[in-house]
Formats: sequence, structure tokens, C-alpha cells
Amino acid sequence: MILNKVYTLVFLRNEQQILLGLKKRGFGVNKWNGFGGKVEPKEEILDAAVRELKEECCMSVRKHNLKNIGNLQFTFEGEALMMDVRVFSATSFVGDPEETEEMLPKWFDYDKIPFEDMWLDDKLWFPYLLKDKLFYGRFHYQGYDKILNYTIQELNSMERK
Ligand SMILES: Nc1[nH]c(=O)nc2c1ncn2[C@H]1C[C@H](O)[C@@H](COP(=O)(O)OP(=O)(O)OP(=O)(O)O)O1
Repeated sequence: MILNKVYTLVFLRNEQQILLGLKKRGFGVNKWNGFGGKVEPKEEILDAAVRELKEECCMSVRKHNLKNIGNLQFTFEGEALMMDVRVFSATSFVGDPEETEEMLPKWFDYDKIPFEDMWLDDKLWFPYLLKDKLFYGRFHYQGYDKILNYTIQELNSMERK
């Protein structure tokens, strides 16, 4: 049986740039990524997204300004876990990004996204994000540095059937 765990992943954007954070510890350490983490038991996904963004880079966003733009599912060879990552984007937010014990935030121009220091899958689905397309991706990893197989598709809507 596969254990499904839900995570959030939030990207703040403006016309020229996207905010990424360098993970300072734990899962994905030393990689640039959006902000997010595990949804706690009984917590709503949007509440978790708001909470993690605040905890990790001190930025505030209102739930209704978070747009669910993608769903990524990760499995790992030999492990009975599926990471079910709900991806959000926001263009309305408040605050100045601050370094925390978990993340070092930095704005990146859209043509300078540091894919070589990000999860391998990111360069496969970022084109959808950057073109404001909705997407679903499934990636099966061996360890954390090799993708054995994947599928990715554009969606018309994020509604779950
Ligand atoms: N292959 C991958 N590509 C990607 O772009 N983001 C990924 C990814 N695998 C996981 N993520 C994201 C999902 C989530 O935002 C984050 C992982 O969350 P964490 O493990 O840091 O959760 P928590 O902050 O709840 O952890 P702790 O509080 O340290 O237990 O990384």
C-alpha cells in the first residue's frame, strides 16, 4: 500500500521575477524551490500554504490570492510513499522576504532561474508555470538525483474528478 502525503509549494511572482528560497536543511537541502511543506492533520491545504510561506520567508498572502496551478506526484523506487504536492502561484502578497532558519529567499529574473541547483523535475514543469498553464506531473525517482520515468500534462482545470 502506498502512503499518500500532501504538501504545498508556493511561488510568489511579479512581472519580472519569481521568488525562490534556498533550502537550508532537511529534505531538498541546498536546492532552490518555492515555499511549502507538509499539510498537518486536519489542516486545510490553503491554510498550510499560507502558514509555510510565512514560516519559511516571512511573506503574507491571503488564501483567495493563491491560485492552484499544478499538482505534482513523486514516488521513489523502493519506498511506499507518494508525495502529493499542490502547487500555487500568487501575484498579490505583503512583506519583504526574510531569511529564516529553513530558507534563504531571493528574487530571480525569469530568464535566470537556477535549474542546475533545483530538483531535476523542475525544469520539466516550470515551462507550464511560466506560461500560466495548469499542469499535472508524476515523477518516479531513484534516489533524489535520477528520474526513472515521468509523465506531465497540461490541464484545463484543477478540479478533481
Ligand atoms: N521533487 C520535487 N520538486 C519540487 O519542485 N518540489 C519538491 C519536490 N519534492 C518535494 N518538493 C517540495 C514540496 C514541499 O514544498 C517541500 C518539502 O517539504 P518539507 O519536507 O520541507 O516539509 P516541512 O517544511 O513540513 O518539513 P519539516 O518541517 O522540516 O519536517 O519540497
